[in-house]
Amino acid sequence: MDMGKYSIGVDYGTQSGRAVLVEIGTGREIATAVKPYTHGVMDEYLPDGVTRLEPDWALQHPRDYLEVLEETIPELLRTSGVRPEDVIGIGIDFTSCTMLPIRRDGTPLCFDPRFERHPHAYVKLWKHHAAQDEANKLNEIATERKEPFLARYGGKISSEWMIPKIWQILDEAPEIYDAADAMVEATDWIVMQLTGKLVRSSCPAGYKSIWHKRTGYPSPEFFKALHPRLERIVEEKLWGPILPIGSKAGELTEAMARRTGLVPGTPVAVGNVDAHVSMPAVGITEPGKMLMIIGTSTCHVLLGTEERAVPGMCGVVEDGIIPGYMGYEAGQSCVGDHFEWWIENGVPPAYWDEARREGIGIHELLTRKAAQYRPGETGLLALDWWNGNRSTLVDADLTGLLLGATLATKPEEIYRALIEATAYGTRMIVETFRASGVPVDEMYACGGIAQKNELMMQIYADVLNMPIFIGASTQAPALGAAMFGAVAAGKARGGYDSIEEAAREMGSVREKPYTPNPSAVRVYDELYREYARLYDYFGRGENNVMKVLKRLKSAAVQEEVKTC
Ligand SMILES: Nc1ncnc2c1ncn2[C@@H]1O[C@H](COP(=O)(O)OP(=O)(O)O)[C@@H](O)[C@H]1O
Ligand SMILES: O=C(CO)[C@H](O)[C@H](O)COP(=O)(O)O
Repeated sequence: MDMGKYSIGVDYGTQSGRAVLVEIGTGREIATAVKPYTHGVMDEYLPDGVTRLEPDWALQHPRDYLEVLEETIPELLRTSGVRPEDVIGIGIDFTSCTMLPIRRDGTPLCFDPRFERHPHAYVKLWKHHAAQDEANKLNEIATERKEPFLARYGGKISSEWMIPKIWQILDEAPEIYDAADAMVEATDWIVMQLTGKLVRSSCPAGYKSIWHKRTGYPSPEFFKALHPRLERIVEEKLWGPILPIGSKAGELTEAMARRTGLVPGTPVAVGNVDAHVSMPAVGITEPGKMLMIIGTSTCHVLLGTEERAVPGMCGVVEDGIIPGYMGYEAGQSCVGDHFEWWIENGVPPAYWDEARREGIGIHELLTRKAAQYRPGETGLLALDWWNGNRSTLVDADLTGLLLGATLATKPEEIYRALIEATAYGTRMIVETFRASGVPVDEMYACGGIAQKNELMMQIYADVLNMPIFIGASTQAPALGAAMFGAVAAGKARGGYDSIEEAAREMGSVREKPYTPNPSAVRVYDELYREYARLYDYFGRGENNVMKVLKRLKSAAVQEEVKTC
């Protein structure tokens, strides 16, 4: 191995972009840079501050993504002192399905002054849930037509994904649909900015756009049954070559080299998705090992040898994670967001003052207080659906529930109950995979929270009754992206010829896992049974009260938007 060569990975999360410069051969992270998005997540107003967004919208500004490249990459080079010519490859990963309408040359429609006040011209972030009506109709039609693809997506297509999002644009803003020459995943858009050409990645195409390696997209007849104007959606809006992950998308253009400080011609990997790209970063390249990528939300990824239908999974895609295997994905739509909601809306000023006095963050304070309780001691049980349910019910209209609160309930008890709820949600996913014949033998975790919150990881070990291994890197997705950058460069340039080779040398986990505590396991078993009962009652029942509440809320907000 030629030492002294490096690769850069850029991980586009929900709130910020994070870049790492990694040493090939060891995976050592030489430098890290973070750029919070200037516009953050736009869920109430457009950047003009007056154009109001309806409930369940979540947009982003594509200019923020370019700022990430322009600020973090020069910072990596500056702080590390690494010479640009020693950076042999770049890889990108993104949250997904995060998508945008663009012109043929890649210009986002929201850059056009005619559309800058048009919400549908912006990036729809993965957690934009306002296409639920379209997702519901799509699922009904696909079920009626017995579309074979449904089984690969756990029986339902999520409102978070590409086709419902495109259909929402067509339904609500046909002028934007018409003006768009293409609809692209943000990961493919950034790669297009770097290389100057549109190459779609097989990973988001497979998981989020209903594309299959052997059979391609669903038929024009299916799309026509959704809406006559969608019949030619593939040729009109989803065109472009689809390349497998692990291949090279192209090379850095002169213009982007100037903006980043790198060398023109540096190989750029086909774009990836934040969850999937993390697997090799913790060294997993074989079946049976489920990885949780815990952040704003949680994604669960797992390799298998056969294509099995798992109810409510996000998807199974051949070669979707590691070439040669079936890659399974499931997820929870809010995890970190769940805790953040509570911190921002429920934690009283005295707690914030205490955290300041102690010189620690509010998460740390609540975690420290919550750790004083035994399993079951709070008397609380929650459903983790504050941002809908992604797996196994696949329903963005479901909402949160907290049971057992009294006048004596403290903020840290609720914080603990929310953590426990996310652990039960994960157990539901694990049990569903097992019941469907997909083995889950070992559990791994990575992402910011897995690194920071020991109480949470211990609760997960106790609820799942399995050891939890933690990825060694604090930036697993960015490390994974950098590894794919090294594979795009290839052995001849000092990189690797396969992601397995890269994973062997550059991926790793911490030495000590969190191990289950038998007395906690017993209590959590009982609590989980109650969670599962609530899950069925509120998640699967007819005339669901959560749906009634949602309908009344939407009607009231729409009335208000109209009168604004
Ligand atoms: N110590 C902590 N314990 C639990 N959650 C935390 C902690 N610190 C931050 N969070 C939550 O983590 C989320 C951010 O996760 P992170 O992995 O940094 O980002 P992203 O989702 O953008 O990849 C936020 O929702 C925040 O509320
Ligand atoms: O669905 C996804 C991957 O398939 C999203 O990218 C993910 O849920 C959002 O990631 P994060 O919570 O880390 O911002």
